[in-house]
Amino acid sequence: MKVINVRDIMIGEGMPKVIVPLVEKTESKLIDECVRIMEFNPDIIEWRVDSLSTVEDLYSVQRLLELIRGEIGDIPLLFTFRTIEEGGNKKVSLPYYKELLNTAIQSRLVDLVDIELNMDEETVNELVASAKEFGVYVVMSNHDFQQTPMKEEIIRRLCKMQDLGADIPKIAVMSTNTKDVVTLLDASQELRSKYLECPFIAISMGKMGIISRLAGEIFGSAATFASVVNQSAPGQIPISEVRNILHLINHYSK
Ligand SMILES: O=C1C[C@@](O)(C(=O)O)C[C@@H](O)[C@@H]1O
Repeated sequence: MKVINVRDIMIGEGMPKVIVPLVEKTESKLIDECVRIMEFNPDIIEWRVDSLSTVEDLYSVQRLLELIRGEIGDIPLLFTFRTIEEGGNKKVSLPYYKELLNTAIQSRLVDLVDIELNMDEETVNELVASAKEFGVYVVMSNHDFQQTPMKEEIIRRLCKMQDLGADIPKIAVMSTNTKDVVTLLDASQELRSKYLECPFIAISMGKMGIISRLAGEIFGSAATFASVVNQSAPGQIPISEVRNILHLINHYSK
C-alpha cells in the first residue's frame, strides 16, 4: 500500500488521519471556526466551500483561501465543493465547478482537492491532470445519502477512481441497518487486501455507521471525518472522542 505524505502527515500508515470540516457561511464565522478547530490540532482540515455564501465569487474564495491558510499554518488543507447531487449546499454550473477547483489547485494554498467521480469523464481527467501539474493530491469522491450499494458496486467505484488517477479514493454511503454497515466494512477490507494500491476512505454515514468512522485501522480506511464546531455529514463524532478511540484501537490491536 502506497503512503501519501502531505506536509509530513502520512496517509495510509498507522492510525487513520482525522479530518475536520470547515462549514461556516460567512468570512468572519469561517475564520472563528478555523481558530476553534486549530485548538484541537486536526491532522487535516477540509474546507467545504459549498457552504460559503459567496462561493460564486472567485475573488472571495481566493481571499478566504489566503485567510484560512494564514490561520491554519502548516496543517494540510483539503478543498471540497460538494455538489448538490451528492449532499452539498449549492448548485453551480459545470464550467464554474471547473473554474473553482482550478482556482484552488493553482493557488498553491491547498494540498488536496476533492473531485467527484460522477462528473463526466472529460472533466475528471482535466481536473486530475491540473491537480497533478500543480502537485495537489486528488481525493476522488462518491456519496450516496440514500442507501448502501452492494459490496461489488462499492469496490467497482473505488477501483475506477484509482484507474482515473485518484491519490485517495473516497466513498461515503448511508446505512439504514447493520447489514449496510457490514457491507461497507467488508468492501473496505477487500479493497485493502485485493484491489487498491493507494490509501482510501470508506465511510458508512448515519448513526449505525459510526463504527466505520472509528475502526479504519482494522478495516482499511485511512482517514475519518470528525467535528469540532459543526458536522458536515450525519454520524460525525467530536474530534476528542474520535481520537481517544483511534488511540485505543491502535494500542490494543497490535
Ligand atoms: O465526503 C466527505 C465525508 C463526509 O460526507 C462524512 O460522511 O464524514 C463529510 C464531508 O465533509 C466529506 O467531504
